Parts: sequence; structure tokens; C-alpha cells
Amino acid sequence: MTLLDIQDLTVRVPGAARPVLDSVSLHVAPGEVVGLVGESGSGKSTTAKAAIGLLPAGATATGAVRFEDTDVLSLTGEGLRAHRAGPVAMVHQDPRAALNPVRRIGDFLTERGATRARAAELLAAVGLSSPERRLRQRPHELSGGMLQRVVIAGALAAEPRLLLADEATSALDVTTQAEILALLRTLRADRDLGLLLITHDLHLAAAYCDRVYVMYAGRVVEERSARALFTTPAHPYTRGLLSCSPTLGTTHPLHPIPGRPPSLSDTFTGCPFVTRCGEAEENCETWTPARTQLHEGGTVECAVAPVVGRRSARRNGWAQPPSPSTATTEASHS
Ligand SMILES: Nc1ncnc2c1ncn2[C@@H]1O[C@H](COP(=O)(O)OP(=O)(O)OP(=O)(O)O)[C@@H](O)[C@H]1O
Repeated sequence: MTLLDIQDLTVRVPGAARPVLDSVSLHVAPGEVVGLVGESGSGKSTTAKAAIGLLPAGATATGAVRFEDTDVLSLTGEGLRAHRAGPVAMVHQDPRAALNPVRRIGDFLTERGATRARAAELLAAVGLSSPERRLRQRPHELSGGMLQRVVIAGALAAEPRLLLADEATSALDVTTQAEILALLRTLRADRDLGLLLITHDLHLAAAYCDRVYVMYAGRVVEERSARALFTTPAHPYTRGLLSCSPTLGTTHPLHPIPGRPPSLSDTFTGCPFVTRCGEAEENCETWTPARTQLHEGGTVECAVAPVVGRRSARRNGWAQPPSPSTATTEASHS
């Protein structure tokens, strides 16, 4: 069963030379923790917001966003409000932005439909001690980590089935970050909650998620189980992300990916990553890579990456094949 099912979602905004999202497909099942990873501007937040029917101003969308039996993109008015207030909840980076500084924590939770007793239960469920006392406190009396727990309690008030966490731990110190991520994992296990974890940190996603989608320039360039992504990353961009982010206990030098991600005014005829890729070949500038199914599950969108799981390092191929003399074409075309 799938909770959230996004199929070939393409989103365009006025004035942009290329789509913000380009044929994005993504799914989340109940009780699954799914990571969405990529540099700034790759389209992670736009993808997550599409799940609550929130598109950029003036945007046009093609493709489908389904939540259980609901066609999210066709929702309007009361139906859209009910969708956002009910089965899907979103938690952002800065908990202070979500909380009114002069209102008590109890007010924040009761405004979300919880009774006083239920509000105390929710605070206990997110690991806050002395919940009755917390209900009477104001945001400035709590630390950033405690406030993020309050915001998560507020998100749980409507018993959501999917939680979208958009850089929800990025502003916290590492210890608190680990505690909040552990809390989210506990909540998904206890409540069969689907969790979409948006982060720029691939190591963090690999540690906490079941599956991970890697986004670049509005496209999903790799989708794998977290373990496979971490041990045998297929896309040169994924490998670049792994080698430029530090991990505890390793001393190897970091290798930043050269250049910058493309802006919405940049267009490409071939692979969007070609100008930053150390493995690019001539055809990569001209031909769109095919989205290839990997044998052990998942997909990669790179023509020159070896197909993971095969004995021989054969190529994935192109959506539109270049001349037969220069590449092998055996991919399942997207
Ligand atoms: N309302 C909007 N109008 C125009 N462009 C937008 C709008 N919202 C997002 N964009 C553009 O779409 C692209 C993707 O943005 P998005 O916020 O989804 O990326 P992201 O991967 O979440 O980045 P970040 O990690 O910085 O939040 C960016 O180039 C951004 O500037």
C-alpha cells in the first residue's frame, strides 16, 4: 500500500527557463522513512509541498500527486484545507517561526484541535518531561530542541498518516538532532506513520531512512535503499555528495563537487550534471540519460555509470541513443 504517490510531476513557474520539477516520481508507504536529498535549489521542498497541494505562485503542474485515494492536485477550498489539516503534516527547520512568542505552548496545541489532556499526552509522546508545566510555558522558556518537539507534537495533533520533515533538524546541534531523528523513527514505528525526511545531508539520510531519493536540478537522479546508496552509490552526483560531507571517525580529505548547481535560468540539452561531473563523456552534453531500473531495486539516471549489481560494468544508456559506435543502449527508457 502507498500513502503518497507522485508520478511524473513537472512543475513550471513563470519566467523560468526550465521546470522547477522535471518528471519527479516518488512514493512513501505507511511506516516508511524516505529521504529526499540534494543541494539547495534541487527541488526538495517543492516536491514535499506538492504533497500538501502547495505549488509556487503562478505555477503550472502536470503529472499526478495522490495521497491514498485523494487526487491532491485537484483539491481546492475546503477539501484542500482539510487535507492540509488532517492526514499530512509538515514540520520546518525553525520551530520558533511556527510558534507565537507571546502564546503559551498549551495554546499552540489546543489551537490544533487537541484538548488540554490530549495536549499533555502529545508532549509526553514527543519526550518532553513535566508536560503539564510545559503547557503553561512560553516559547522563550524552552530550548530549540524542546521547541521542535512541541512543533512535532502539534503536527501529531490531527493524527497524520504522513509527516513531511523539511530540514527539521538542520538548525539543531548534533546531539539534539540525533534525539529528534530518533523520536521521528519511534513515532513512525508506533503510529505506522510515513515520513519524508528532507535534508541536504546524505550521510544523515543514509543513517535514518529506509530509502533515499537524490535530486539534482529538479530531477530524481538516483533512488535506492539507504544501505545500497551508501555502499554502492551509482550516480556520480551521489558519490560527490558522499565524498564532500564529513562523517564521524573518518579522516579522509573532503572533495567538494566543483561548480554550482544550475539555476532556473540554466537550460541543458543533455545531462544536467555534465558540467560538474568528473566521469562525463562527450555524449553526456547532448543526450538525455535514461532512467534505468537497477537489478537490486531502485533507479539511476546516468548513462555512463556502471549498472550496479551486474558482473560486467556495462552502461545504462540514453533516453535518446547517440550513435551506435559510441555507446551501448540497453536501458529501459523513462
Ligand atoms: N515560488 C517560487 N517561485 C519561483 N521559483 C521558485 C519558487 N519556489 C521555489 N522556486 C525555485 O525552485 C527551485 C527549487 O526550490 P526548492 O525550494 O524546492 O529547492 P530545495 O532543494 O528545497 O532547496 P533548499 O534546500 O534551499 O530549500 C529553486 O531554484 C527555487 O529558487
